[in-house]
Amino acid sequence: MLVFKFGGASVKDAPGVINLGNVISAYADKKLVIIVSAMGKTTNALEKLTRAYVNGSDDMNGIFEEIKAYHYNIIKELFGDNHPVFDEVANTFVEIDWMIEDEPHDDYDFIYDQIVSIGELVSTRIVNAWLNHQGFASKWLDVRGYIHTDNSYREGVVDWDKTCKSITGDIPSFLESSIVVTQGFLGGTSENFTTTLGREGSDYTASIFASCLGAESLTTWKDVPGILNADPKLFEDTVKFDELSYQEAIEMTYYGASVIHPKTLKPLQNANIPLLVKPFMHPDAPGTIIKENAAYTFTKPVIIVKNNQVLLSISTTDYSFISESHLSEIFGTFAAHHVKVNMMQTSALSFSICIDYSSERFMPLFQALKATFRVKYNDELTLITLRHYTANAVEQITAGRMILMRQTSRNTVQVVLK
Ligand SMILES: Nc1ncnc2c1ncn2[C@@H]1O[C@H](COP(=O)(O)OP(=O)(O)O)[C@@H](O)[C@H]1O
Ligand SMILES: N[C@@H](CC(=O)OP(=O)(O)O)C(=O)O
Repeated sequence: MLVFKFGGASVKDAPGVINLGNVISAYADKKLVIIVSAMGKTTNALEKLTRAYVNGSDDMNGIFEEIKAYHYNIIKELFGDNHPVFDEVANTFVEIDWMIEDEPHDDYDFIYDQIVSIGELVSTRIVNAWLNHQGFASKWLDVRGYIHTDNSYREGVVDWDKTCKSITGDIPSFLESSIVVTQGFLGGTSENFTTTLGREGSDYTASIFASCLGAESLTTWKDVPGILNADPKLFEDTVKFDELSYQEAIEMTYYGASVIHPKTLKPLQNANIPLLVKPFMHPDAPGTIIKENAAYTFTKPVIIVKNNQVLLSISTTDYSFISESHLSEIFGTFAAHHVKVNMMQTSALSFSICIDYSSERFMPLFQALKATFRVKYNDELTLITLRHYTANAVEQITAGRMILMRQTSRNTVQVVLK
């Protein structure tokens, strides 16, 4: 039994969906669970729609119409006119119509999940219909009845016992007669509300399914040849890793290598299930295999770039030392605002923390900290992490830029740059 994950880039248009069908046709003798993300940049568009709805913006209907037209055009290109999937997708979009007719609920994260989740619900309808149209027996599954989470909207915490029980209860029998197609990124609460697992969380969904089902392997089909030493969109002359250990890959994703969601690897490592990262345009290429005891010599440093960073400098109002109780209060405030710390450093009189900028989360966090502390910040910064670094590589990457914070350990250098 294999689990495949197809991300937004792989199904961004009709040729992408056709290619997905071609990729899986080589695995006709296998039992397959296929996890699919929203098409192309739909999640970003749905985020924009959510903001427009909550802010009462005039462009709300225009944004929604564009999202619908994008999907209807793909359906038309795949199936022509009058295929039943058109109604399935239209009925799914109606859930947004109902929501935006009413005044916004006061929990932004709740609204976000109910709207943004529609991206995966419609993409999987289209992919499932295409696979059936191509003669595969394919079953569409609503993942919200299988991935059970608490009600932490936008970062649902998975109840693993309940989730594995649901998955192992139903899926093996479905796989006897069909491929299973379901949504990445989504979960459901015990009150049947929709949650999401955090941006780019479809890799994590695939890992949950693979782990609960004891899959032979999980393959994530990407628009890159495999895992490279750096993002090829930012660096030339990248090298591909043929193999990586779970540990190295976990470190890379922890520091922000966006090619794999950070929560993906641990469940796979625990169950000793290899993760293959392969190019969806060249399905026969070997890609990268992540497994225990992988052999690789790092001839070039691994470079991880995180843009849009904010560096906060926090000090006490009376300029006394930063004590443990101050730190406890600071971390409590970060946790309450669901903001993750990327890098931090203490000195006698101030505490510096580097975080991702988020338009919804930053200002409320800043105001909450300001209630007790003196707080300054610098934004539009870049956090660069080099693993297996050389002095030369650090010099090259920081040349001509101001270093606002730096940390060095035996294997890793991190710098916050302006
Ligand atoms: N070290 C890396 N190796 C390969 N790709 C990387 C790396 N770091 C960042 N990326 C980026 O990750 C992207 C693929 O991940 P992602 O967009 O999440 O895929 P998908 O949404 O299709 O699952 C690539 O297009 C590439 O720009
Ligand atoms: N569609 C969601 C979940 C996801 O994982 O997408 P992708 O696989 O395209 O990164 C997002 O964009 O966050």
